[in-house]
Amino acid sequence: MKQDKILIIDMGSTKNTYIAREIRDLGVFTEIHPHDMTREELTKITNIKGIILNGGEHRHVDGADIEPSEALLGMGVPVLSVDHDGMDPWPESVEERLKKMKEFVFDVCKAEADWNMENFIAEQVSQIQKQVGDGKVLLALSGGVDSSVVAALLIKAIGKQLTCVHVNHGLLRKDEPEQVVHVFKEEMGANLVYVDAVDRFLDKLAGVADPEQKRKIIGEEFIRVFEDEARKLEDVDYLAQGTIYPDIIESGTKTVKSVKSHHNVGGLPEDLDFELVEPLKMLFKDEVRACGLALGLPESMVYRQPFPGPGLGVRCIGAITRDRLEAVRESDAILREEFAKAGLEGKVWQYFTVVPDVKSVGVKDHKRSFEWPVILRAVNTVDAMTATIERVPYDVLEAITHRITHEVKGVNRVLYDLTPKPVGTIEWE
Ligand SMILES: Nc1ncnc2c1ncn2[C@@H]1O[C@H](COP(=O)(O)OP(=O)(O)OP(=O)(O)O)[C@@H](O)[C@H]1O
Repeated sequence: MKQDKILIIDMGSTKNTYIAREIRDLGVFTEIHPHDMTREELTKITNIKGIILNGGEHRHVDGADIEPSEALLGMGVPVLSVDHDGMDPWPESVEERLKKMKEFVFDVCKAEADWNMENFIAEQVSQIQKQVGDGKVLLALSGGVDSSVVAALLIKAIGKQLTCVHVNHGLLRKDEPEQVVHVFKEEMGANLVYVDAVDRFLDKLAGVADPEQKRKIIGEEFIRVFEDEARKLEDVDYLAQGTIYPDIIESGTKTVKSVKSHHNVGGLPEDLDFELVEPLKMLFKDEVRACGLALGLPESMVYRQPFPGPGLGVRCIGAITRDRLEAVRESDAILREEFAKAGLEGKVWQYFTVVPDVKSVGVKDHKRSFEWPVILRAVNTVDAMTATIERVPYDVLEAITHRITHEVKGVNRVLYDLTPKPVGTIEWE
């Protein structure tokens, strides 16, 4: 399919992704590239309809003045030069900016508004089929947004040629492994290998209190489990990954070329040398979600809040024990249920519970109790660099406290963490 494109050339701006998003919202596909693109790189991109030179103040990158490459200027397509604070200032008001952009994209470049999810999915299905042929593809499916959308897309494209491996390491949220099995195996008919690795992980983690060490063990053990499963399957040539556009671009520097240093399932031994299939690598996160919905994934999966790689393991502070981990999982489920009831789901960016390894005295069933506290955390952020605290209504906090202290084993106290980032980080470990 012919897909018209506008190239955004990073001339030291911090607003590359911003402009890219705005143009994609007009229905025209955009890609962000560095200022020194070569002729060879340009010939690989088809249907370039126009170029936006997106400059920052004085067009500096890493302390040096920069100019767009001759290859870019010699393309013979319309060029729009914008500076956010400099010579050709970009209009401050959204309406003016959109008007200017629309004129350039549609009147000057004559680009067609053919960027939508339906076309994207059709295009990717055909590209995946072309890349893979009748080969076999392996995917580590966490149940998170990115790998779930990759799975759905690959199932549509190649069906049973895809094998998904879902690892239950015991650190997932309540009902998550069941949802993955239900959606992908039962509803979508996928080839899904469900690995119960709970004992393997929790045994390795027993007695380990240092947060860095915990993360390391979880990461390494995941690779080993995945490797074991990969070796059991025969003739797998391809590894699918949920790489998305923000993983690839780094706005504001000349390094837009650099691909993220870690492969999602990096650390696999060299003899397991797969060719990568990365169908989402040109999508922004909200486009990934739209793609997931268009492919029929449930909203609860597509809009799920961010969840750390090491899962609940970093919310069970210090050395993980099975009973305290259950207290994290059960209290987290209650918090999510009550937030959904109060209309806070989808409004608050991230919310979860933490159970530290301390106990305090309480009274339960007319008897002295000596049990853990559950700490609630609910934060909002735009970029995860800073975060503010959600002002959760008191009656919601009280309802959550009542349920957690009555329903979760081993807990006699509930606290609300009021610390913004900075000074605190979002997660506790
Ligand atoms: N429990 C798991 N089972 C199978 N694969 C997993 C599991 N946890 C992580 N992965 C794989 O590792 C990748 C990176 O995990 P990470 O936790 O960093 O999530 P992510 O980059 O947000 O992606 P996703 O949205 O798919 O979870 C996932 O995309 C998935 O392929």
